[in-house]
Amino acid sequence: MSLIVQKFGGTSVADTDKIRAAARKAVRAQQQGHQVVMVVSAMGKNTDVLVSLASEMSETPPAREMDMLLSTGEQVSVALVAMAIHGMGAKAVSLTGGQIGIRTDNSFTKARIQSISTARIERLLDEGNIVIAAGFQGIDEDLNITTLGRGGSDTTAVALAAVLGAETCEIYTDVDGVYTTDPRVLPEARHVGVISYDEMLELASLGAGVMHSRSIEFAKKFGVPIHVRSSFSDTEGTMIVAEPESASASVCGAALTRDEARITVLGVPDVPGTSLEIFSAISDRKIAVDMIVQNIGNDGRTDISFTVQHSDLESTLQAVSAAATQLGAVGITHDDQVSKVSVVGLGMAVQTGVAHKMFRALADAGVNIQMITTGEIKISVLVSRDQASNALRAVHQVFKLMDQPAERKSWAQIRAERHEKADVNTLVARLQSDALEELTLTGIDVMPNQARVTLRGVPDTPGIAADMFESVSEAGVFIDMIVQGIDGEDGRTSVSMTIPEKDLDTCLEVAKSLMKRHGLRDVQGGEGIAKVTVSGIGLRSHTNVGTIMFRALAGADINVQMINTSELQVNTVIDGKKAQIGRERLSAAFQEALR
Ligand SMILES: Nc1ncnc2c1ncn2[C@@H]1O[C@H](COP(=O)(O)OP(=O)(O)O)[C@@H](O)[C@H]1O
Ligand SMILES: N[C@@H](CC(=O)OP(=O)(O)O)C(=O)O
Repeated sequence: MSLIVQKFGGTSVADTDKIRAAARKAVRAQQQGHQVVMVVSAMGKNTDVLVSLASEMSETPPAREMDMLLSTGEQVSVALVAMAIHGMGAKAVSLTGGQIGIRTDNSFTKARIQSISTARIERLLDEGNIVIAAGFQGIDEDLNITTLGRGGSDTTAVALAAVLGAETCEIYTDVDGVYTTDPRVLPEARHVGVISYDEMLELASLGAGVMHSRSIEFAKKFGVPIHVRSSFSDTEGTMIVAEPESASASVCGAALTRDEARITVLGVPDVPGTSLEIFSAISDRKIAVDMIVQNIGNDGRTDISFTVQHSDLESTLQAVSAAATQLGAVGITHDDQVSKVSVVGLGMAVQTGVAHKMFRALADAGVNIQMITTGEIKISVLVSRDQASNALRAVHQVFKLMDQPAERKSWAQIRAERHEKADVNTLVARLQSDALEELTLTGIDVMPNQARVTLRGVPDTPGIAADMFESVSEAGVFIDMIVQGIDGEDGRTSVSMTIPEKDLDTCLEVAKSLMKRHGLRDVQGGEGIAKVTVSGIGLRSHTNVGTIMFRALAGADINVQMINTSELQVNTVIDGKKAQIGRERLSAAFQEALR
């Protein structure tokens, strides 16, 4: 008999009528011959209510007590759902995370799942029950209640689907699927039929709140098909699977993280180990850092900028100020009025011109770009918060995300094509050997013969980034990594890009003409560098990945010249002569960390 997991978010169980509707969906699925596990979130905005109750009691509530409190929201809804199902004449049993045996680590409020025991659920299912699991919670080794972080019920659902070998994990929510961007922010957003794990992982981690990014890590690792669909209708939603909807589209979606904060540590010594000092202090607090930009400085000093979620700003500033003092940094600045706008698409890994198209659209909309970082399948820009919605609209429009891509496949076509290839044995073996939410590495690679070009003292006005990247692309140079960040010296910015070494002279010539045109301070080029890439699943959400990398490289006296991070890859640019030793040190460091 096939098993399905159905997850109902807070909006889908917001009142007793909605709870009955959710219960009906589960009963109907059971009547159709499935075994059904439901995962349910707290009713409506109940978790927010609990959070504000806690803040009335204390400015800094202990994390353990926070989890004790927040887990109660889900306990209310699972009991009510079970009562509703009983009322419909079917059998149901509700279980808390602890009763199911969802073991987590002890990082209260941000716990990670370590193991799930399936015996009790399987027995209850075999006895004809619908099992209703409380989302977003577990227990640690000492039986303390833990929670997985806001939005974590998706992760509970996909994790249960993985360990139970479910046919599909259905995510019932208040939208009828995944859109090209949040339809509440941009009504012209398009409903997509299919999206790949990698694209959804990046979008979710960059602000698409429809899915919890860690749930997609699980789904990708264990090949769980996710069906995101409406609680209020029976229409087909969106399938999140290994394959993309369109093989030819460069961008599949755009995301906005409205509440970001930028921190810049000014004038730190430009020697190996500096980044380690700063980022290990942050990762100790389990804070995810994004958009790391290190500018090449003067007099052996450099400025390091990065972004964190606004809610992590205070804690990050505390962590960073101790590290900055230790390093003898000149100072720390921050801006809490910024937002991050990103575009994501598997196609951009092989197509050129995506970056300058985005920058041109932003310039035409009068949006100033404060920082830029790129990953293999994403480009993010930091903009002032009051320009965030305009920026999102401009990029959505320029990539024509509201229109169907010319070539696209439906889930039915993809499923038919992949049917013969499905290898059940591989999947089962993987389930047995892979740790649940542990970091998974898939490779460490070196790309030699790269060059870096840095343009310094770039005026912080709209349009210059677009002009730069258009000019370099027009000269036929393929740009790989791009970073732009705040320049500590005078509020101007620095832009660095990596290119193939053979194109360095051409790129420098273009850069010099840009220098004249825009009154830049100077242009620097360096050859003989290499990009070292660590690939895997969960690289950004495991906040210690950067620390492991920086420690390994600093230990070999290797200076990190540029870095970018994503859910799928961490790339560092280092001296090419040290690439091999860097690679070896990284392999050893990660082997140690993964043991
Ligand atoms: N790309 C996107 N596609 C669909 N919805 C999105 C997207 N990005 C953000 N959202 C938002 O996610 C919301 C659903 O998530 P959430 O409110 O957490 O639901 P639930 O309570 O069911 O977990 C939608 O109402 C929508 O506004
Ligand atoms: N109730 C928790 C967990 C959750 O995932 O909720 P929802 O499914 O409504 O996003 C929260 O609000 O964070």
